[in-house]
Amino acid sequence: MECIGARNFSTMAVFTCPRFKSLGRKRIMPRKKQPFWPIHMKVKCSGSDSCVVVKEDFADEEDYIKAGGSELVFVQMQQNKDMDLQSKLSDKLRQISSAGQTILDLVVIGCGPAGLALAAESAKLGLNVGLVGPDLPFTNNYGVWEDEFKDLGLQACIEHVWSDTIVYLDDADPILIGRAYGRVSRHLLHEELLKRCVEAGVLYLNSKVDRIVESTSGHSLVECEGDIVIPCRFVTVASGAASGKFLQYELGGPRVSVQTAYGVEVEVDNNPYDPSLMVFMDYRDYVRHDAQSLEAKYPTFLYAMPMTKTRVFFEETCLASKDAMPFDLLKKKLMLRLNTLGIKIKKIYEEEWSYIPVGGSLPNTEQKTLAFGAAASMVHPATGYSVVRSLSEAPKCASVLANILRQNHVKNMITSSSATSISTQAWNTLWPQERKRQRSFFLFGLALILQLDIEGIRSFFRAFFRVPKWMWQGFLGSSLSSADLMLFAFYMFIIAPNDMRKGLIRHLLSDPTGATMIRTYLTF
Ligand SMILES: CC(C)=CCC/C(C)=C/C=C/C(C)=C/C=C/C(C)=C/C=C/C=C(C)/C=C/C=C(C)/C=C/C=C(\C)CCC=C(C)C
Repeated sequence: MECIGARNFSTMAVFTCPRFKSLGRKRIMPRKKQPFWPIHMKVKCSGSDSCVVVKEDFADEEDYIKAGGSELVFVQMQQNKDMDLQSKLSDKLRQISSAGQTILDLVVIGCGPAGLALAAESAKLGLNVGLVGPDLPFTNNYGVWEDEFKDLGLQACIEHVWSDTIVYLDDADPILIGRAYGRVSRHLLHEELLKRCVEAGVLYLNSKVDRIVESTSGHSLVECEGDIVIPCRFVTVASGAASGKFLQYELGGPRVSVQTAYGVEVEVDNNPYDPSLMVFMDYRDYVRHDAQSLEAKYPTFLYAMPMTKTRVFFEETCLASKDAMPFDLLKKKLMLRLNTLGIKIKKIYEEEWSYIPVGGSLPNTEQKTLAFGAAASMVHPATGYSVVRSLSEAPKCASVLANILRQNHVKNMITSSSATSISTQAWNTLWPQERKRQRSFFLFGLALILQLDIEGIRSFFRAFFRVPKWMWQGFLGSSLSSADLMLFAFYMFIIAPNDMRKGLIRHLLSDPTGATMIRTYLTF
């Protein structure tokens, strides 16, 4: 084995070996406490982009370590077993193919939050929905603004709430944000979304999709491993940013940048953070003597969730960089920071590696296959957040699909030209011109952030959090209209110090994302 990589299905990332040699994920759950069956998987990578997952079962962690396991092992728990009750798609398909009849309305590829939410919402509206993807648990520790998650009816999935959130930019006054933040229980969220799928009658197939092809009758054929072929009217790819194989993206768009983070949930002594406050960003200087070299290329901040005075989730985060910040450097920065703060780690509960592509092109909206979630470029380019947007847009997207299918529905018959035109209608709902304008603004903001050094970032966020609360909240939640975003830009300009003002204008006039934004704003 040359090196190790891992495919992390729910962070939308494919880790490839040359850069991420030390990547791994380790999460051990006691069998009794969790409704999961632990399965330990070795992920071997031959040095190319394609990683081979070798599954090996061990009785427990000790057994696995004896067998030569290391931190390079990727541990997965297989979901118990709600979806298995629903795993009738292949059986049904066999019946269907022998009877030569039923064609599903929609097949959703991908079992992350976006895929599950879209499948459930579409089935609720009476569509005949199939869901295909590996049956894996969620692995991310999602953080959300409590009010946004409440609005989605998902409050019960939040395992910890902080009544306020704090930002430290330097040693002077910290900024209290005045908004409650929550940590989502990845297990509860997964179970809730699975439950919604089951209740709505989503048919599930635990498999990997090889290809999507168009049949001569205008239907799509989803070809899965094991020679299973699922005919359907619509296919939506929701398998994260690594879905390129099934989708085409616009040519000539901005380069993809990357948000990277390394986190640990730990038991500590000397935690200086108040357990009632979530630390959204701590950009303070932590290694006063040695900061330059590390900070110059990758300014990072600490994101901290103090669960109690002694149990804390710390995550060193690089908001965005052109090239991914190496994970060993992130880890080193985190350890240096904790050390400087006098925090002593007594026990590590779990570690997290997060790699989120941000920015990049939109999907080509003329293709017949649809996309949703990160696959549809729905990750906020300037923050890396996506889960709330996917969950909140799932009902709208489902209702558009249902309406289009109802209007065009002639049972089991669809022509290829009508198939393409109904996909265009669906794409236009997902990416109307207004959304494209907002995104062009976010891409402009992302390009700006990429240019800033640590001092620039501090003064930028000082201005950002001084704009009216509805503006920065709306900016982070993707809920400002394109006109509101212009107002927000002028507001930032007015309150910014002079050198930042100059920087904003220079960026607007010289960066290609400035010209693209102006062009997109002027297109109706
Ligand atoms: C696991 C997972 C999933 C994950 C993990 C990772 C993490 C931890 C993450 C975190 C993150 C965070 C915290 C984030 C945050 C973010 C933020 C806050 C952001 C913000 C941003 C902002 C911006 C971009 C802004 C922008 C602005 C602008 C662009 C402005 C402009 C202005 C102008 C141009 C002016 C004009 C005027 C005249 C012409 C007069």
